[in-house]
Amino acid sequence: MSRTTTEVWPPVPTEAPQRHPEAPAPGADLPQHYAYCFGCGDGVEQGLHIRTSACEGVTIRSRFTVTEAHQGAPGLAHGGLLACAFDEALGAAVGNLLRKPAVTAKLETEFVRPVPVGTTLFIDAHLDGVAGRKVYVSAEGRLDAEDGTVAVRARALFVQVKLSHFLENGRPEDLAKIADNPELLTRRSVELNP
Ligand SMILES: CCCCCCCCCCCC(=O)SCCNC(=O)CCNC(=O)[C@H](O)C(C)(C)COP(=O)(O)OP(=O)(O)OC[C@H]1O[C@@H](n2cnc3c(N)ncnc32)[C@H](O)[C@@H]1OP(=O)(O)O
Repeated sequence: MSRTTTEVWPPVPTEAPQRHPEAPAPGADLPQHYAYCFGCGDGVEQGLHIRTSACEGVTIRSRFTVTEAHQGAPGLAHGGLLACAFDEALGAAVGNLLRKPAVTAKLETEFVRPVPVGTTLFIDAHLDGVAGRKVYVSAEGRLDAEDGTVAVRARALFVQVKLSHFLENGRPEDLAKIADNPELLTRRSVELNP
């Protein structure tokens, strides 16, 4: 069986994504979006602590260093955590460049090379197309350098949602913590009603 993904991507006709005029400037470091996010939050000791910056156009770059807490096989990153890292990077591209809240509807990962503990993955995520509320986005993760060997590829469908998605579905005690301490969320505003 061929390892090459052959399906057309995006799988439906799309419009070119438009970088929001108030999207972070190219080169800007992006803040964690939520202190208790497993992907980027400083409040999660064994989390991924992904750091992301904006690039030109509709691309962002994330960096994720694999620690002992992220192992699957001895000394190697767990594939599920790598998928989490890509979910975070892809979501950050959607949220920061389009500035509309969205959630992952579908996520595909392709694991090309093992990723040892201690590796820093350089993940470039790119918006590929928009069709109504649907946003198609893809990413590549390279070993230890911007031009390193590709180890993981991913692509995803995100669906834009209203703020009520989070308010109606989130655990009440966690929403209450946000109400008590809004600093837990990034203060960068997004347009909340697609
Ligand atoms: C600064 C900020 C930084 C922000 C930085 C943020 C980084 C966060 C990164 C982590 C992100 C996450 O993990 S988010 C958490 C994981 N994801 C979730 O919990 C989502 C759970 N799923 C849902 O809540 C729902 O299924 C939704 C919202 C995705 C869709 O439900 P809906 O709103 O009722 O809409 P629905 O009509 O079903 O779907 C809308 C369109 O999408 C299509 N669609 C929906 N799901 C799929 C699918 N799996 N595969 C194909 N297509 C799909 C439908 O066919 C439809 O197409 P058409 O008829 O329009 O053609």
